[in-house]
Amino acid sequence: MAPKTKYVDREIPKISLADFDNRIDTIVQELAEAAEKVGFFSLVDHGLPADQIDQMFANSEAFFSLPEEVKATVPWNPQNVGYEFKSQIRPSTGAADNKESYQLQFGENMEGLWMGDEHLPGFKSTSLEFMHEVQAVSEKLMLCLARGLGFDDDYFVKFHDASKPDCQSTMRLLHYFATPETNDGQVYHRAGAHADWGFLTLLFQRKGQSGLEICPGREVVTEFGCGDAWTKCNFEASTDIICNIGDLLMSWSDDRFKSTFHRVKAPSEPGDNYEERYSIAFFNQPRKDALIQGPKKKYPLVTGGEFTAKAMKMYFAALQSKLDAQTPAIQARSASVVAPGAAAVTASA
Ligand SMILES: O=C(O)CCC(=O)C(=O)O
Ligand SMILES: [Fe+2]
Repeated sequence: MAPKTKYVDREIPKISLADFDNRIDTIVQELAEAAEKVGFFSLVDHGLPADQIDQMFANSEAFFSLPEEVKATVPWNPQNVGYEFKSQIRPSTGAADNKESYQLQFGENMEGLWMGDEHLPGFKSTSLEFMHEVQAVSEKLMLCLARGLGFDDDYFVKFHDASKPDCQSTMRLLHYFATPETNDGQVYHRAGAHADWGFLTLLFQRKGQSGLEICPGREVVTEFGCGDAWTKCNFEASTDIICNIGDLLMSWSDDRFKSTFHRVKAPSEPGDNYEERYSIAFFNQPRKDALIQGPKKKYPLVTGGEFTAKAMKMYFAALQSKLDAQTPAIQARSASVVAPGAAAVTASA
């Protein structure tokens, strides 16, 4: 029996982008406060229409319903694109998430990895259209976050330019499998506890498919410490976008904005969602030549490429130490493990 989860109520701020140009000073303030205190916020009035979000979810479900051998024609690779099936192991759990996912980018890394129209008519064009819409919302947030930190308005936007071929921002379509409600002795991890290593994540979920939980309490980006009390990340409508600060922005803000641990809970207690869950995460990640350093220069200057390589190295080191502590059979699987995508790690959770 899994131990009972300790929950605390925390408010996840709701931020409206309505009347953006006139309300920008208020939005900057609200965003900065949410980023400092919780690292998560729910975005409303962002202009992305419900039917376009529904259409992208329908697209995602259609992709995951394709035969395995068709999905296998667009396999995941270390550029962090493509399809994986039950192969992402989080250092916090040492076991694969019970899910499948398909990662999409704007640029050159997608060569040969788009699912073709012969299998899924319009998939590529609909996905790209949606990604550009989410990018536009992200750019509004980037402008506000830059102002909040005292940078020029275009400071973050230029380092995440989706029209450049080396853009690394990634949209991940996720499908978590239904979990047996009777205890068969196995833990069915969905997304084990982690922090995202990118800049800013925008997450779309479906009403009734709950499971996202957060665990604030991290003080510095170089450490994984967080508390043990979780908060359910509830949302009101399928149009709400749950946003969270990633490690990159935590470091870029000299630890002022917090990259918070979160998970999609492995269902184990009454009230948990055992049904399948679809979600869509959009990870804003810097171009490789972005120059990253906070206004107070707390951490040395690094490029976007170096930051990502370092995050991967930390991930694999934490994963290896978790696997070393497990049985030889599990250690053997580490050789073929999928890299974290945009998800950094926790040694403590
Ligand atoms: O599926 C979700 O709701 C969250 C996924 C997530 O946190 C991640 O992929 O980094
Ligand atoms: Fe995440």
